[in-house]
Amino acid sequence: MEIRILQLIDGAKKAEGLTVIIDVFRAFSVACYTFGRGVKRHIPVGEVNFARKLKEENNDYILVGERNGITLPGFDFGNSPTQIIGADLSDRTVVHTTTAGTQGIVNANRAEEIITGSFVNASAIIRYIKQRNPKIVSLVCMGYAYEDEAEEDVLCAEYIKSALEGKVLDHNEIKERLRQDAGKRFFQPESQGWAPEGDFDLCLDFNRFNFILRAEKNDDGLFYLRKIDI
Ligand SMILES: O=C(O)[C@H](CS(=O)(=O)O)OP(=O)(O)O
Repeated sequence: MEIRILQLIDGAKKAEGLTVIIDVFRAFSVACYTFGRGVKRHIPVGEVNFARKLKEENNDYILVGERNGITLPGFDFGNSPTQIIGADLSDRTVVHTTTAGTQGIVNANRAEEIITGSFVNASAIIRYIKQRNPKIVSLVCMGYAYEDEAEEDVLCAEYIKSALEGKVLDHNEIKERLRQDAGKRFFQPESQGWAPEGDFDLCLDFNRFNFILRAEKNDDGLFYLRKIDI
């Protein structure tokens, strides 16, 4: 098995084989939490206007998303697990658009198969990759604002790669490292409305979920995330 670590949108476009689009803070942690809250369908989209159009056509859809971290006007929820964990999403359809994470899914055109990547379901991802045993695994780190590499996504890629190679990295070490650096933004008073402190712990609740999320393109041209218990 050849394991490649790629970066940002360019990396998503180059990804081949079984492709894991990683966004720890916060898109694909949030996606797992929506399934934890009973969502029926989760549609990741690139464009904000397109998300709004889907809502116009389907009044019962729930809009989740942000740009540059900040909740979009008119959206039901921000890209925040703290907000999602208190929501009842039973049998609802969520449309999710984010600055970095969801862009990776819609740009991974060369991937054989796309799954999402985060620490909250990392063990399930590792088990799934082992089961599938593909020739190529692409681990794509979507980064900060999809312009700069993000420490949390790189650590998640290294965590998955190391585990596939037989070595489990220490959860507490990763968490403390992120608390001192990339995760500091969740502890700033001015960002509590859209990136609250609770998001840090919820995004770093290792292996809380025993499923992977597979992005499958439907006949209508949209991607849907399908939950597969592993
Ligand atoms: O909502 C987030 O935390 C980020 C904002 S940004 O990309 O870092 O500007 O979005 P995401 O797409 O989840 O990385």
